[in-house]
Amino acid sequence: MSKKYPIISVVGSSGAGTSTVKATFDQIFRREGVKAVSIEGDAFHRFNRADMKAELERRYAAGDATFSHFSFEANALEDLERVFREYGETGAGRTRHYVHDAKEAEKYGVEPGHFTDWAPFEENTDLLFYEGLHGCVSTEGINIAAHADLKIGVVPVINLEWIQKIHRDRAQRGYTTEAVTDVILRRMHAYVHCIVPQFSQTDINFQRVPVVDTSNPFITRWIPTPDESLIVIRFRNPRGIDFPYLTSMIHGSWMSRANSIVIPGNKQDLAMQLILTPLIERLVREGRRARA
Ligand SMILES: Nc1ncnc2c1ncn2[C@@H]1O[C@H](COP(=O)(O)OP(=O)(O)OP(=O)(O)O)[C@@H](O)[C@H]1O
Ligand SMILES: O=C(CO)[C@H](O)[C@H](O)COP(=O)(O)O
Repeated sequence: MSKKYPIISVVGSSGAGTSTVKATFDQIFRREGVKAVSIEGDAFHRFNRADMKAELERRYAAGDATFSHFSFEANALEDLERVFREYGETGAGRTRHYVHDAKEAEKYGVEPGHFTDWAPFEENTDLLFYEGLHGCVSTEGINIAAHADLKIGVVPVINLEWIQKIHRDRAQRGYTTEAVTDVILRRMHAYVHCIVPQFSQTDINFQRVPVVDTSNPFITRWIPTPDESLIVIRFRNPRGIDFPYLTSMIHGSWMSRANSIVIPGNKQDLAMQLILTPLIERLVREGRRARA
Protein backbone atom coordinates (compact mmCIF):
# COMPACT_ATOMS: atom_id res chain seq x y z
CA MET A 1 0.00 0.00 0.00
CA SER A 2 1.28 3.43 -0.88
CA LYS A 3 -0.34 6.75 -0.18
CA LYS A 4 2.22 8.53 -2.38
CA TYR A 5 2.03 6.35 -5.50
CA PRO A 6 -1.17 4.28 -5.39
CA ILE A 7 -1.70 1.05 -7.35
CA ILE A 8 -4.95 -0.33 -8.78
CA SER A 9 -4.93 -4.04 -9.56
CA VAL A 10 -7.62 -5.61 -11.75
CA VAL A 11 -7.44 -9.40 -11.70
CA GLY A 12 -9.20 -11.99 -13.83
CA SER A 13 -8.60 -15.23 -15.64
CA SER A 14 -7.86 -15.36 -19.38
CA GLY A 15 -10.98 -14.14 -21.20
CA ALA A 16 -12.68 -12.87 -18.03
CA GLY A 17 -12.91 -9.35 -19.41
CA THR A 18 -10.11 -7.44 -17.68
CA SER A 19 -9.08 -5.71 -20.94
CA THR A 20 -12.72 -4.70 -21.45
CA VAL A 21 -12.88 -3.30 -17.90
CA LYS A 22 -9.65 -1.36 -18.54
CA ALA A 23 -11.56 0.73 -21.09
CA THR A 24 -13.92 1.89 -18.31
CA PHE A 25 -10.97 2.79 -16.08
CA ASP A 26 -9.32 4.71 -18.95
CA GLN A 27 -12.55 6.66 -19.40
CA ILE A 28 -12.61 7.58 -15.68
CA PHE A 29 -8.90 8.54 -15.76
CA ARG A 30 -9.46 10.80 -18.78
CA ARG A 31 -12.56 12.44 -17.31
CA GLU A 32 -11.01 13.00 -13.89
CA GLY A 33 -7.65 14.23 -15.29
CA VAL A 34 -5.72 11.31 -13.76
CA LYS A 35 -2.31 10.47 -15.25
CA ALA A 36 -2.04 6.69 -15.03
CA VAL A 37 0.63 4.25 -16.18
CA SER A 38 -0.74 0.85 -17.25
CA ILE A 39 0.81 -2.59 -17.19
CA GLU A 40 -0.45 -5.95 -18.47
CA GLY A 41 -0.03 -9.16 -16.50
CA ASP A 42 1.07 -11.03 -19.63
CA ALA A 43 4.22 -8.86 -19.71
CA PHE A 44 5.39 -10.92 -16.74
CA HIS A 45 5.11 -14.36 -18.38
CA ARG A 46 8.43 -16.06 -17.69
CA PHE A 47 8.75 -17.58 -21.19
CA ASN A 48 8.08 -16.60 -24.77
CA ARG A 49 5.70 -18.90 -26.68
CA ALA A 50 8.36 -21.35 -27.98
CA ASP A 51 10.17 -21.56 -24.63
CA MET A 52 6.84 -22.05 -22.83
CA LYS A 53 6.03 -24.97 -25.14
CA ALA A 54 9.45 -26.51 -24.47
CA GLU A 55 9.04 -26.03 -20.70
CA LEU A 56 5.55 -27.59 -20.82
CA GLU A 57 6.88 -30.62 -22.70
CA ARG A 58 9.84 -30.98 -20.35
CA ARG A 59 7.58 -30.91 -17.27
CA TYR A 60 5.01 -33.19 -18.86
CA ALA A 61 7.73 -35.75 -19.63
CA ALA A 62 8.82 -35.49 -15.99
CA GLY A 63 5.25 -36.30 -14.83
CA ASP A 64 3.98 -32.78 -14.09
CA ALA A 65 0.69 -32.21 -15.92
CA THR A 66 -0.29 -29.14 -13.86
CA PHE A 67 2.00 -26.51 -15.38
CA SER A 68 0.39 -23.68 -17.42
CA HIS A 69 0.35 -19.90 -17.87
CA PHE A 70 -1.81 -19.74 -14.74
CA SER A 71 0.91 -21.35 -12.59
CA PHE A 72 2.95 -19.10 -10.34
CA GLU A 73 6.22 -20.54 -11.76
CA ALA A 74 5.23 -19.69 -15.35
CA ASN A 75 5.33 -16.01 -14.48
CA ALA A 76 8.08 -13.75 -13.14
CA LEU A 77 6.00 -12.84 -10.09
CA GLU A 78 9.09 -11.71 -8.18
CA ASP A 79 9.59 -9.07 -10.93
CA LEU A 80 5.93 -8.06 -10.78
CA GLU A 81 6.15 -7.70 -6.99
CA ARG A 82 9.32 -5.62 -7.41
CA VAL A 83 7.59 -3.34 -9.94
CA PHE A 84 4.64 -2.83 -7.55
CA ARG A 85 6.99 -2.15 -4.60
CA GLU A 86 9.25 0.21 -6.56
CA TYR A 87 6.33 2.14 -8.02
CA GLY A 88 4.72 2.46 -4.57
CA GLU A 89 7.95 3.87 -3.14
CA THR A 90 9.26 6.02 -6.01
CA GLY A 91 6.72 6.26 -8.81
CA ALA A 92 9.22 4.58 -11.16
CA GLY A 93 9.15 1.16 -12.79
CA ARG A 94 9.30 -0.66 -16.09
CA THR A 95 7.18 -2.89 -18.26
CA ARG A 96 7.00 -4.59 -21.67
CA HIS A 97 4.35 -6.29 -23.85
CA TYR A 98 3.71 -9.93 -24.69
CA VAL A 99 2.59 -9.95 -28.32
CA HIS A 100 -0.34 -12.35 -28.87
CA ASP A 101 -1.34 -11.93 -32.52
CA ALA A 102 -0.67 -10.29 -35.88
CA LYS A 103 -2.51 -7.08 -34.95
CA GLU A 104 -0.36 -6.60 -31.84
CA ALA A 105 2.73 -7.59 -33.87
CA GLU A 106 2.04 -4.72 -36.25
CA LYS A 107 1.53 -2.32 -33.33
CA TYR A 108 4.70 -3.30 -31.44
CA GLY A 109 6.98 -4.43 -34.28
CA VAL A 110 7.64 -7.80 -32.61
CA GLU A 111 6.59 -11.27 -33.84
CA PRO A 112 3.61 -12.99 -32.10
CA GLY A 113 4.70 -15.09 -29.12
CA HIS A 114 7.58 -12.72 -28.23
CA PHE A 115 8.10 -9.80 -25.86
CA THR A 116 8.96 -6.20 -26.63
CA ASP A 117 11.99 -4.77 -24.80
CA TRP A 118 11.47 -3.51 -21.26
CA ALA A 119 10.83 0.24 -21.14
CA PRO A 120 10.70 2.62 -18.14
CA PHE A 121 7.40 4.12 -17.02
CA GLU A 122 6.51 7.65 -17.97
CA GLU A 123 7.43 10.04 -15.14
CA ASN A 124 5.12 12.01 -12.82
CA THR A 125 2.11 9.71 -12.89
CA ASP A 126 -0.73 9.67 -10.34
CA LEU A 127 -1.17 5.90 -10.18
CA LEU A 128 -0.20 2.51 -11.56
CA PHE A 129 -2.94 0.45 -13.20
CA TYR A 130 -2.42 -3.35 -13.55
CA GLU A 131 -4.73 -5.80 -15.36
CA GLY A 132 -4.01 -9.49 -15.64
CA LEU A 133 -3.79 -12.92 -14.09
CA HIS A 134 -1.74 -12.47 -10.92
CA GLY A 135 -2.16 -8.94 -9.55
CA CYS A 136 -3.55 -10.10 -6.17
CA VAL A 137 -1.34 -13.13 -5.53
CA SER A 138 -0.49 -13.73 -1.90
CA THR A 139 1.47 -16.90 -1.41
CA GLU A 140 4.63 -18.17 0.24
CA GLY A 141 7.41 -15.70 -0.54
CA ILE A 142 5.33 -13.46 -2.85
CA ASN A 143 2.80 -10.88 -1.74
CA ILE A 144 1.66 -8.77 -4.65
CA ALA A 145 -1.76 -8.08 -3.11
CA ALA A 146 -0.12 -6.24 -0.20
CA HIS A 147 1.19 -3.54 -2.56
CA ALA A 148 -2.14 -2.75 -4.24
CA ASP A 149 -4.40 -0.02 -2.86
CA LEU A 150 -7.56 -0.91 -4.80
CA LYS A 151 -8.06 -4.54 -5.86
CA ILE A 152 -10.80 -5.52 -8.31
CA GLY A 153 -11.82 -9.04 -9.39
CA VAL A 154 -13.42 -9.62 -12.79
CA VAL A 155 -15.00 -13.07 -12.58
CA PRO A 156 -17.72 -14.26 -14.95
CA VAL A 157 -19.26 -17.58 -13.87
CA ILE A 158 -17.07 -20.26 -15.35
CA ASN A 159 -19.21 -21.33 -18.35
CA LEU A 160 -19.39 -17.70 -19.44
CA GLU A 161 -15.66 -17.23 -18.89
CA TRP A 162 -14.96 -20.21 -21.15
CA ILE A 163 -17.35 -18.90 -23.82
CA GLN A 164 -15.64 -15.49 -23.73
CA LYS A 165 -12.20 -17.09 -23.97
CA ILE A 166 -13.16 -19.45 -26.81
CA HIS A 167 -14.73 -16.67 -28.87
CA ARG A 168 -11.91 -14.17 -28.24
CA ASP A 169 -9.11 -16.70 -28.91
CA ARG A 170 -10.80 -17.89 -32.12
CA ALA A 171 -11.69 -14.45 -33.46
CA GLN A 172 -8.57 -12.52 -32.48
CA ARG A 173 -5.80 -15.02 -31.87
CA GLY A 174 -6.45 -17.60 -34.60
CA TYR A 175 -6.95 -20.68 -32.38
CA THR A 176 -9.47 -23.49 -32.97
CA THR A 177 -12.17 -24.39 -30.42
CA GLU A 178 -10.33 -27.68 -29.81
CA ALA A 179 -7.03 -25.90 -29.12
CA VAL A 180 -8.70 -23.48 -26.66
CA THR A 181 -10.50 -26.40 -24.96
CA ASP A 182 -7.14 -28.16 -24.46
CA VAL A 183 -5.70 -25.00 -22.92
CA ILE A 184 -8.71 -24.64 -20.57
CA LEU A 185 -8.26 -28.24 -19.43
CA ARG A 186 -4.50 -27.95 -18.98
CA ARG A 187 -4.91 -24.78 -16.89
CA MET A 188 -7.58 -26.15 -14.55
CA HIS A 189 -5.24 -27.19 -11.74
CA ALA A 190 -3.55 -23.79 -11.59
CA TYR A 191 -6.91 -22.05 -12.10
CA VAL A 192 -8.07 -23.54 -8.80
CA HIS A 193 -4.79 -23.10 -6.93
CA CYS A 194 -3.36 -19.85 -8.33
CA ILE A 195 -6.21 -17.78 -9.84
CA VAL A 196 -9.28 -18.38 -7.66
CA PRO A 197 -7.68 -17.61 -4.23
CA GLN A 198 -6.99 -14.06 -5.40
CA PHE A 199 -10.72 -13.27 -5.40
CA SER A 200 -10.66 -13.41 -1.59
CA GLN A 201 -7.99 -10.70 -1.60
CA THR A 202 -9.93 -8.28 -3.78
CA ASP A 203 -11.90 -5.29 -2.47
CA ILE A 204 -14.67 -5.57 -5.06
CA ASN A 205 -15.62 -8.47 -7.36
CA PHE A 206 -17.71 -8.08 -10.51
CA GLN A 207 -19.26 -11.44 -11.40
CA ARG A 208 -21.17 -11.62 -14.71
CA VAL A 209 -23.92 -14.25 -14.73
CA PRO A 210 -25.74 -15.16 -17.97
CA VAL A 211 -29.52 -15.49 -17.92
CA VAL A 212 -29.56 -17.55 -21.11
CA ASP A 213 -28.69 -21.24 -21.33
CA THR A 214 -24.91 -21.79 -21.44
CA SER A 215 -24.96 -25.44 -20.39
CA ASN A 216 -22.68 -26.43 -23.26
CA PRO A 217 -20.23 -23.55 -23.50
CA PHE A 218 -18.24 -25.28 -26.27
CA ILE A 219 -20.96 -24.97 -28.91
CA THR A 220 -22.50 -21.55 -28.20
CA ARG A 221 -22.54 -19.38 -31.30
CA TRP A 222 -22.09 -16.03 -29.55
CA ILE A 223 -21.14 -14.55 -26.21
CA PRO A 224 -24.25 -13.77 -24.11
CA THR A 225 -24.80 -10.04 -24.50
CA PRO A 226 -24.99 -7.50 -21.66
CA ASP A 227 -28.81 -7.62 -22.01
CA GLU A 228 -28.63 -11.39 -21.49
CA SER A 229 -26.75 -11.17 -18.20
CA LEU A 230 -26.74 -9.86 -14.65
CA ILE A 231 -23.72 -8.72 -12.65
CA VAL A 232 -23.21 -9.50 -8.98
CA ILE A 233 -21.03 -6.87 -7.30
CA ARG A 234 -19.58 -7.90 -3.97
CA PHE A 235 -17.76 -5.53 -1.60
CA ARG A 236 -15.28 -7.05 0.83
CA ASN A 237 -15.85 -4.22 3.26
CA PRO A 238 -19.35 -2.74 2.76
CA ARG A 239 -18.75 -0.02 5.38
CA GLY A 240 -18.88 3.37 3.68
CA ILE A 241 -20.56 2.04 0.52
CA ASP A 242 -23.76 4.01 -0.13
CA PHE A 243 -26.01 1.14 -1.22
CA PRO A 244 -29.27 3.18 -1.29
CA TYR A 245 -27.55 5.66 -3.65
CA LEU A 246 -26.26 2.89 -5.93
CA THR A 247 -29.56 1.00 -6.10
CA SER A 248 -31.48 4.22 -6.79
CA MET A 249 -29.06 5.36 -9.53
CA ILE A 250 -28.77 1.95 -11.23
CA HIS A 251 -32.20 1.17 -12.60
CA GLY A 252 -33.21 -2.47 -12.05
CA SER A 253 -30.58 -3.19 -9.38
CA TRP A 254 -31.15 -4.69 -5.94
CA MET A 255 -29.23 -5.85 -2.88
CA SER A 256 -28.88 -9.64 -2.65
CA ARG A 257 -26.81 -9.66 0.55
CA ALA A 258 -25.59 -7.11 3.05
CA ASN A 259 -22.39 -6.67 0.99
CA SER A 260 -23.66 -7.40 -2.55
CA ILE A 261 -25.78 -5.77 -5.22
CA VAL A 262 -27.08 -7.23 -8.47
CA ILE A 263 -27.34 -5.04 -11.56
CA PRO A 264 -28.56 -5.60 -15.13
CA GLY A 265 -25.60 -6.56 -17.39
CA ASN A 266 -26.05 -3.47 -19.55
CA LYS A 267 -25.41 -1.23 -16.51
CA GLN A 268 -21.85 -2.51 -15.91
CA ASP A 269 -20.19 0.62 -17.23
CA LEU A 270 -22.46 2.95 -15.24
CA ALA A 271 -22.04 0.90 -12.05
CA MET A 272 -18.25 0.88 -12.40
CA GLN A 273 -18.20 4.63 -12.92
CA LEU A 274 -20.44 5.28 -9.90
CA ILE A 275 -18.54 2.89 -7.63
CA LEU A 276 -14.97 3.44 -8.79
CA THR A 277 -14.83 7.19 -9.49
CA PRO A 278 -14.94 8.29 -5.80
CA LEU A 279 -12.43 5.56 -4.83
CA ILE A 280 -10.00 6.59 -7.58
CA GLU A 281 -10.54 10.26 -6.83
CA ARG A 282 -9.61 9.66 -3.17
CA LEU A 283 -6.46 7.67 -4.03
CA VAL A 284 -5.29 10.38 -6.42
CA ARG A 285 -6.09 13.25 -4.03
CA GLU A 286 -4.19 11.59 -1.17
CA GLY A 287 -1.28 10.73 -3.49
CA ARG A 288 -0.96 14.29 -4.76
CA ARG A 289 -1.11 15.62 -1.18
CA ALA A 290 1.58 13.17 0.00
CA ARG A 291 3.88 14.11 -2.91
CA ALA A 292 3.45 17.88 -2.54
N1 LIG B 1 -19.38 -7.43 -19.94
C1 LIG B 1 -19.19 -8.07 -21.11
N2 LIG B 1 -20.23 -8.26 -21.94
C2 LIG B 1 -20.07 -8.90 -23.12
N3 LIG B 1 -18.89 -9.40 -23.56
C3 LIG B 1 -17.81 -9.22 -22.78
C4 LIG B 1 -17.90 -8.56 -21.51
N4 LIG B 1 -16.67 -8.56 -20.95
C5 LIG B 1 -15.86 -9.20 -21.84
N5 LIG B 1 -16.53 -9.58 -22.93
C6 LIG B 1 -15.97 -10.27 -24.11
O1 LIG B 1 -15.19 -11.36 -23.64
C7 LIG B 1 -14.00 -11.53 -24.43
C8 LIG B 1 -12.80 -11.51 -23.50
O2 LIG B 1 -12.67 -10.24 -22.91
P1 LIG B 1 -11.24 -9.56 -22.65
O3 LIG B 1 -10.39 -9.61 -23.89
O4 LIG B 1 -11.50 -8.24 -22.02
O5 LIG B 1 -10.65 -10.60 -21.60
P2 LIG B 1 -9.28 -10.53 -20.78
O6 LIG B 1 -9.64 -10.86 -19.39
O7 LIG B 1 -8.61 -9.23 -21.00
O8 LIG B 1 -8.44 -11.67 -21.42
P3 LIG B 1 -6.81 -11.85 -21.43
O9 LIG B 1 -6.32 -11.50 -20.07
O10 LIG B 1 -6.64 -13.26 -21.79
O11 LIG B 1 -6.31 -10.90 -22.48
C9 LIG B 1 -14.01 -10.40 -25.43
O12 LIG B 1 -14.51 -10.90 -26.65
C10 LIG B 1 -14.98 -9.38 -24.85
O13 LIG B 1 -15.60 -8.62 -25.83
O1 LIG C 1 -4.29 -14.53 -22.54
C1 LIG C 1 -3.42 -15.22 -22.09
C2 LIG C 1 -3.10 -15.17 -20.63
O2 LIG C 1 -3.71 -14.04 -20.05
C3 LIG C 1 -2.64 -16.10 -23.00
O3 LIG C 1 -3.18 -17.36 -22.98
C4 LIG C 1 -1.18 -16.13 -22.69
O4 LIG C 1 -0.69 -14.81 -22.75
C5 LIG C 1 -0.40 -17.02 -23.66
O5 LIG C 1 -0.69 -16.75 -24.97
P1 LIG C 1 -0.22 -17.76 -26.15
O6 LIG C 1 -0.21 -19.15 -25.58
O7 LIG C 1 -1.27 -17.58 -27.21
O8 LIG C 1 1.13 -17.32 -26.56
